[in-house]
Amino acid sequence: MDPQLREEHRQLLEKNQKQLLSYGTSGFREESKYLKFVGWRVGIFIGLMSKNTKLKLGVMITASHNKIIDNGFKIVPPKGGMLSIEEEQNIEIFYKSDEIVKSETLYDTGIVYVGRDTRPSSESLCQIVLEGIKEAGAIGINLGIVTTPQFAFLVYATNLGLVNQIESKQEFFVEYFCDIFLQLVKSPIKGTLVIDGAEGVGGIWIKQFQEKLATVLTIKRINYGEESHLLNDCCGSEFVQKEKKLPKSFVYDPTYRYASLDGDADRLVYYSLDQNKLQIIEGDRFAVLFAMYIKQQLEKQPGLKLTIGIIQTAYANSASTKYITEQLGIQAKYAPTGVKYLHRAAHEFDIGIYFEANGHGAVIYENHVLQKVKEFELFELELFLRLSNQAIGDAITNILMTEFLLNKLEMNIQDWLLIYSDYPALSTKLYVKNKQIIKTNYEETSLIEPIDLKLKVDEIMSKYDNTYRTCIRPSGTENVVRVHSEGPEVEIIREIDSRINELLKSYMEI
Ligand SMILES: CC(=O)N[C@H]1[C@@H](OP(=O)(O)O)O[C@H](CO)[C@@H](O)[C@@H]1O
Repeated sequence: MDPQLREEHRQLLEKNQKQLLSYGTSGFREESKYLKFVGWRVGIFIGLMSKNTKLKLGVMITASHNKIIDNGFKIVPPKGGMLSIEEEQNIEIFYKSDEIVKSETLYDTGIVYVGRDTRPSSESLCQIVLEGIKEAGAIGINLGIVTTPQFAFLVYATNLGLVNQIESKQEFFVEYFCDIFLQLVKSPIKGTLVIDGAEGVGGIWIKQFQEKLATVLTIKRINYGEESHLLNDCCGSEFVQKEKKLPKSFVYDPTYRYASLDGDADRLVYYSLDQNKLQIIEGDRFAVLFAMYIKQQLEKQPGLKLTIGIIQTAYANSASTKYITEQLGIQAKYAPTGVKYLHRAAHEFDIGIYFEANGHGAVIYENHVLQKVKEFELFELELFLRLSNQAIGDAITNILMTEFLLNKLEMNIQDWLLIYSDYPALSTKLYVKNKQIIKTNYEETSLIEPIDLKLKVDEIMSKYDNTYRTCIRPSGTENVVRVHSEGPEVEIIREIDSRINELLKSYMEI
């Protein structure tokens, strides 16, 4: 199978003038027709990895917020989180190389779980990955249709021994987090939470949370996957956050709170409609809300010394960073786009809170934290921390943490929006053929190459004072260059955005 698939892949790439794929922002991601061979190699690689470590690993098949024709592979290590940089490089080298399956591995067998989203291509790609795993002599176990964070949590939980035979216990994820939520929230939360499921897998799994939490939280589902061919189409968090529009099936009611998930339920935004104005709660505000509460709880026990840090990206609104550092007195750090970078950076703190502006994030903590928090009798904080999916940023568990906090702090969405005021910002994207020529600094806040393009960008920006900023970077998930501009005046930001886009159009191959 390998030589035949490899040749097919080579010809397909050649015909469409594409290069070999790389393990990007969140794994391999491309139009699904390019992914058969990649899936096969990923299966073999992960199969071998599990046979060399005796740990259970995972491959999630999803392209999250991307178009329905795209798909991808996200590798889930034994404890959730991300592969190391070295492992990422190795998997990329393995996919590109002619290396055949090595028969000698440290152990005779290994186990790899495979999960998938609702895309039409996901099922056949799942079969290909399973065949690759078998080729490596490992056991592939199909977990079926699950959200990415649910999948990562199940892999993590089974490696920790919290649950066995996860192939028939996908709902362990629901039970585990509902149980904690019901310990935290004893009486009904006012109002109704409307959850837009992006017509994807999150919308399907939310049903179980809706049923299990019915006594304390009223959930209404919209775009919950009945029209799966419309995945991410005019709905979901990416649509709401990037297009700044309400999702389809939106119905206004002043007593409702609104939340949108993305296609594989790892991102979350909340929003409100106030006098016909859509106001969006992006990732930065979740970080602020969670940090405020954690800090407030820790202050009850001055003897308890734990470090807290917040990790953001160049897309974070500068007003949030200012609030975090100046008002909350918490350290804020920038990492490159992609939760793999944020998740790693968050481990530098005892409690690390990371969020991308698009609503992908988590509160993660080191092993000793729960024990310490218990010793100091901060039982509510302990439950709150346990509510955060430790395997990966999770839209559904982040909803539970948010609902608990808004209720406890007696805050509504307007109160949350009033904590600080965002600077106006604008994000656009330009489809290009050669995004790789763009290089930025590590934090992705400034362009480094091509030098002549950088000089032209600097020239444009020199016309504005330094309260304005723009960042230009190649996407890791789409064939686009992203432009993000921020500053005090909306009109000026639009002007900056259009000038930068014009410049890029004249410079790049479109
Ligand atoms: C600006 C933006 O939202 N970028 C997203 C997007 O990455 P890009 O590399 O920008 O395409 O998809 C990633 C995976 O979901 C997500 O981690 C990231 O935040």
